Amino acid sequence: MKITKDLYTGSLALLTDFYQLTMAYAYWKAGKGDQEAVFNLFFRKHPFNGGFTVAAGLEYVVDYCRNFRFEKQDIDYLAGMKAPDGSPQFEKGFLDYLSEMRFSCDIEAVEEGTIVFPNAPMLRVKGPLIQCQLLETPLLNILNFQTLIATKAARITLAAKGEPVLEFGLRRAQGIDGALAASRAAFIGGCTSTSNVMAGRLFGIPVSGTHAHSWIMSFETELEAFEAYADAFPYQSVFLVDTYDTIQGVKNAIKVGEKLRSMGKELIGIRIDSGDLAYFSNQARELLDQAGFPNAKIVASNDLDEYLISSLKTQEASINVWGVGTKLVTAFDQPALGAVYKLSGIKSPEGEWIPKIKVSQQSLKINIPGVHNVRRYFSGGKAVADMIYLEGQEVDSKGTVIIDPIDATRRKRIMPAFYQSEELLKPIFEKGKKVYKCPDIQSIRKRTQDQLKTFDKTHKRLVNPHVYPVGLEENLHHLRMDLVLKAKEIEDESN
Ligand SMILES: Nc1ncnc2c1ncn2[C@@H]1O[C@H](COP(=O)(O)OP(=O)(O)OP(=O)(O)O)[C@@H](O)[C@H]1O
Ligand SMILES: O=P(O)(O)OC[C@H]1O[C@H](OP(=O)(O)OP(=O)(O)O)[C@H](O)[C@@H]1O
Ligand SMILES: O=C(O)c1cccnc1
Ligand SMILES: [Mg+2]
Repeated sequence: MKITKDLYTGSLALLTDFYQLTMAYAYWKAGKGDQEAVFNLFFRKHPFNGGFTVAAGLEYVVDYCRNFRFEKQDIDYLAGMKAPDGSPQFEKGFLDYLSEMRFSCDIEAVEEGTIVFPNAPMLRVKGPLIQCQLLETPLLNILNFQTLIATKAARITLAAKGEPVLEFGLRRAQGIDGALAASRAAFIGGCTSTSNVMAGRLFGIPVSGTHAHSWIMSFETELEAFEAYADAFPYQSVFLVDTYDTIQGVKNAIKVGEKLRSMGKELIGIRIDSGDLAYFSNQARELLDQAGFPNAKIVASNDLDEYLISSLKTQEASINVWGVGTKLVTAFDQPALGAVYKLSGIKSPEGEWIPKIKVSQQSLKINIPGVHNVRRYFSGGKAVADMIYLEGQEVDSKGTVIIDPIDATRRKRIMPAFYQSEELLKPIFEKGKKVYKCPDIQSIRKRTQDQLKTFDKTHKRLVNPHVYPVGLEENLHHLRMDLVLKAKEIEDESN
């Protein structure tokens, strides 16, 4: 197989779990394949013990759904699958159904760069049961990862307090596709640029970088190496100063900086990649300032994450630019978001939505039934609460109460007259037709920044953040409780 050619071209319809296909087949056999269903995609806990999550990956979802069809090579593969008795796994009629299937669902979703919270749907799929079911795995695959990395990047860039964060992760990312998706999500979360040139070309992310120790080591002396680099890049000279002796490295950078200045050019900065970054950055700052280079930037890298960046800030390190790789693109301290995709309603033959509930031993895992949306309320430009409500349910001027989906004693009164509001789920596809224009990546990144500003800083702190209120609108809460009690009664009767 030619990885670069075969893996990313052609249909991605088989990028799903086998059980989605077996269920699809069984739905088809049971004559339920085209029955309408509604599924919601949501997560139950913020990643990194944080207080917020940044949604990312929708553009991939849009692309996936637009191209969601079974091509001849997919059907041929499925036709060759055998059941344990040697007979074909799937009947020809089902394979014909798949090859004629055209994406026809409604999709509503939060836009990329939206700040999202546990239990509230990030995306909703309404459509034929078979299509909804087959989409579960790819949608989770896409949104879980990009949302996780965008959130990590937002945490890291918040810790850097507005200073540039350069994403350096490609070499240690989770494979080729993981690296590309991570670079995209990291930029959405707030990184300034990527070192991944292919991500630059594919997504329009700014590309930047310095140079490695190998460059220095290939010369007789460090000074020669800096001079040769300045010669090649007179306007972009950032010298890595720690190959031999960091202090001497800074002095050599200053020498070349003076030479550049005599030619009317400026030293852009230095990079430190080892040792005590607080100590060496402060020493370097002093030397650079004394030598007349107060504007030369100090870039730091080496196993950085949001905690180390915060610590270096507290230590008053003189670092202006942060290079972050491994811990960002691998989401080092939490490798998966854990979003799920759950059925919450099915349409009866009479065209009525029947809300569905899965009763779990853990109340945390009881889903939210029905066809619902999320409304964010604002007061004075600040987000105050998110309300999950049944679509079509009006909230009149008397207001309503929102009730925490896990702990019903936690409630908040909503008085719409005093608040502004926004519906978070936006139409993306209607009956399979795209009705949403994906913004360019710069606008998505800006959206993240703007959205973060609407949340109080107590929700954004890295450790033990204050919990933002998200609740079920009263009527939805009661519907859910009734369904749970009914399901339990049935369970008790049958025991
Ligand atoms: N002032 C500081 N406070 C807290 N952590 C720091 C500070 N300076 C550096 N670190 C971190 O300490 C670790 C030091 O890494 P390590 O022990 O591998 O040494 P190194 O300096 O990278 O060595 P090498 O010369 O082999 O590259 C890194 O994770 C780095 O980010
Ligand atoms: O530490 P990270 O957050 O992953 O950031 C990327 C790291 O990758 C490079 O080191 P590497 O050891 O690969 O090569 P170099 O130091 O020789 O450039 C770079 O110097 C950083 O230390
Ligand atoms: O450009 C850099 O300095 C860079 C790129 C990738 C990894 N580490 C550093
Ligand atoms: Mg290193």
